[in-house]
Amino acid sequence: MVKQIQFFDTTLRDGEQTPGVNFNTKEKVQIALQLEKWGIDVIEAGFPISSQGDFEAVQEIAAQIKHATVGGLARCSIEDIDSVREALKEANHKQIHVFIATSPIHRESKLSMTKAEILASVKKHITYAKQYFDQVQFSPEDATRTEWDFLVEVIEVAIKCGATIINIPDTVGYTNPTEYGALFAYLKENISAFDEVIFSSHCHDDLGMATANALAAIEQGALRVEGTINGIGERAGNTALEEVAVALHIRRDAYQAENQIKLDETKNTSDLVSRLSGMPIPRNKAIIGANAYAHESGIHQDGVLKNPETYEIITPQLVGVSSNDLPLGKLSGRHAFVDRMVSLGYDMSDKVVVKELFVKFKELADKKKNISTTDLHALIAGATIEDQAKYELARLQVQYIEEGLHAATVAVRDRQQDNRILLDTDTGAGSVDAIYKTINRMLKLNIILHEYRIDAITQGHDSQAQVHVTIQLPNGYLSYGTGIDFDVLTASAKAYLQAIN
Ligand SMILES: CC(=O)SCCNC(=O)CCNC(=O)[C@H](O)C(C)(C)COP(=O)(O)OP(=O)(O)OC[C@H]1O[C@@H](n2cnc3c(N)ncnc32)[C@H](O)[C@@H]1OP(=O)(O)O
Ligand SMILES: CC(C)C(=O)C(=O)O
Ligand SMILES: [Mg+2]
Repeated sequence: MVKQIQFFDTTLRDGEQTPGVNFNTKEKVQIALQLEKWGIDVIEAGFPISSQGDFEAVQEIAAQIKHATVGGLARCSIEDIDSVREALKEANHKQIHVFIATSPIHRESKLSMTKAEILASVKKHITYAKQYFDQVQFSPEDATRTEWDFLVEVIEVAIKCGATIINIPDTVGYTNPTEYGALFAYLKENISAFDEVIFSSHCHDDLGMATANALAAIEQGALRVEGTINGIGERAGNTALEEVAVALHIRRDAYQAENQIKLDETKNTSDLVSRLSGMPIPRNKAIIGANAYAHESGIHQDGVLKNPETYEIITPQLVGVSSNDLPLGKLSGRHAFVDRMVSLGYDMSDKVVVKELFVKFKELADKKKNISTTDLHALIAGATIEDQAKYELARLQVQYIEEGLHAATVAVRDRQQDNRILLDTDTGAGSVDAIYKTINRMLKLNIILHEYRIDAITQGHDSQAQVHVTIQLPNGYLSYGTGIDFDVLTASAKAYLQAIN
């Protein structure tokens, strides 16, 4: 049977517990409105007792959100519950979330309470909350480190006093999918009212299992999943809700679970939270990382060009990413290279040209991390320049002598003389001057340099340089040359030789 899963977002409460993250009210409202657009069922807007600012943010969200349920967190404390009541006054749909820790370590070290005192506190505070809220959520904090029989006892008291939603927090990210699934199965087996309330999962990512644990809970009867956008939250963060939403969609064969999330708003939602939280998304993050729909290796690119499903289980458009990406790098293959060059408007029908260009591309990719479109244009420009060359630079060495004096040794291949190597050396006032004087001497030319200009044609520390020169030949004609290389001096020599050619 297909079940309906509710999505509960706590980006504004547990997400804001991320060290260094602090949303103001305007930002919280902006996120809440986007969450509503994403199709969220419940927004935990904050912990109103924690500060006046949080109280006001919850109040504002309650006033602005129309369809989703808005919730606030409260300890087992009358003041906390009253604060949530007050903050949620204007909400169309509301719920309160009351929690208390139940594990031995929290009972003894943090709360200094016995089991009996915990049970009495749950009874008192859930009963009180129920007077004001139809929807009362109860969380036994640190449930996964709590004795299972005591957990059943606490939950039964909460349900008896009016709790309608029981959340099972893996507060410290301690459990694993097998164990968390087994815990839900145990609760189903041992709590007679299990099907009369909604059980919910709330996981943390300390051991990197938050999403897997949430999915295990859904398999074992959880009808609500709690988490945050981009998985932000206390310590290693919470279950990333976008991961659960997409996993439920892509593996609906396995989970048989529906939900209201509008997946094509996922990227927008994630981008907004990343921007306002100041938490950049790692490139390899599942679902929304920049590399999630990028393929750089040749065999994968070839497969994706033939049929994207060879290497993509999620279409980028599903989550609101415009397209996949086939970035070119040193591991790319000929198919992707040709595909990109054709998309840039180059004729790649000549197999010999493609072969030569691809060799040059690999040489370039070995030196550069990212090959940009400009690099590819430069590759074609470089190849065109070299094709027309009579004189081709074979080797270049420049040495600093003293007080600005440089010595250059230049080897030039004469392509019209059986590739004979011409070799010469000279000095100049600066490295470029030394190179140009050496070439003049070698080719017995009297050339005047009119203009010399350098442009960085690609970006980053490994950018290529493009040197333009204008020279005046002995017959008075002006000639222009362009040279492209990672090394400015090599580009300078190439430009000069091209002008001579
Ligand atoms: C697992 C979670 O994510 S729980 C939510 C955690 N989030 C936050 O703590 C963020 C907001 N918190 C705050 O602003 C503050 O901690 C406040 C306003 C809630 C409380 O501040 P203070 O009164 O200064 O107390 P402080 O934070 O130092 O200590 C917490 C107190 O609450 C008690 N407490 C903790 N959880 C609960 C609970 N669920 N029910 C009742 N009391 C609780 C502690 O035992 C401690 O009580 P004590 O003062 O008698 O020792
Ligand atoms: C307040 C509770 C649900 C919580 O965030 C946790 O236990 O992680
Ligand atoms: Mg939490």
